[in-house]
Amino acid sequence: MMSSRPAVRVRDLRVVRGGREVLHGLTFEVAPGSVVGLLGPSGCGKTTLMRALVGVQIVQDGEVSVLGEPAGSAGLRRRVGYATQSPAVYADLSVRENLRYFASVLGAPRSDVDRVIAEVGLGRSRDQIVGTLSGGQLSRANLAVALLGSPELLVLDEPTVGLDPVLREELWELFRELAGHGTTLLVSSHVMDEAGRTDRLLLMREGRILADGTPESLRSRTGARDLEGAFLHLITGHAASTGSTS
Ligand SMILES: Nc1ncnc2c1ncn2[C@@H]1O[C@H](COP(=O)(O)OP(=O)(O)OP(=O)(O)O)[C@@H](O)[C@H]1O
Repeated sequence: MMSSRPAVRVRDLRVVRGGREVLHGLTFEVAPGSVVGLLGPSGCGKTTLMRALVGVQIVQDGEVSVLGEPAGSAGLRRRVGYATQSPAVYADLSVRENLRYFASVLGAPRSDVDRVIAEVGLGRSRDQIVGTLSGGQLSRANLAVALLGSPELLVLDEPTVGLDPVLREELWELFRELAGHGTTLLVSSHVMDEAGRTDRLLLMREGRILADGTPESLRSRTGARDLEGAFLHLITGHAASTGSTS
């Protein structure tokens, strides 16, 4: 039976980076087994929020709990998968050697290695040295590491950057399949057609959540034909109401 406890619970989260407050009191919850898209202009705080969720970001104030535990707790290490924007895999090892290494560090079953390689579509490159992979292959190798151990929460920072439409489609099918089995996914993206595949969107701007809802509700709320139009409407409307020019 699926628990009704939120997979992620954030209350009044404030983060300062480089002497400047970059998250200004975020509050939201994420239901288990949902796919939540995190969107917003460059620098609005998406990565900082993800870092807070996986417990690698010092937070000034507020509460961040993940799967019922404070973010960053030792008990969450194997229950949360995180793929950063810059790949964390070793360039001088093959795809498979990298995954074997990370599987042993995480205590994930050895059988996971071939499973995650297949899930990200790198079967034919499994023995290729990571330093010789294309950009798209490299980001998929990085994603594969996050899938080891079948974590209950996946935090993915722009996992489809540099991928062609066919590969993006395949990865989104994988995300939906994982969510169908109860995994919760928080995925940041700049690509609007991807935003439409989520259950819910959090639109951020300048360290705040500007809008929160299903893709359909954001479209109908703004009267826009597509999500791109809806975001533009929300962002320009916000800028007009706050007098912001950036
Ligand atoms: N290491 C750092 N030191 C100081 N400030 C930082 C640091 N990293 C990020 N920032 C600042 O924090 C703010 C939020 O950055 P963040 O990387 O979270 O944004 P983002 O929405 O993920 O951007 P992008 O879409 O470009 O990845 C920005 O103003 C950025 O300049």
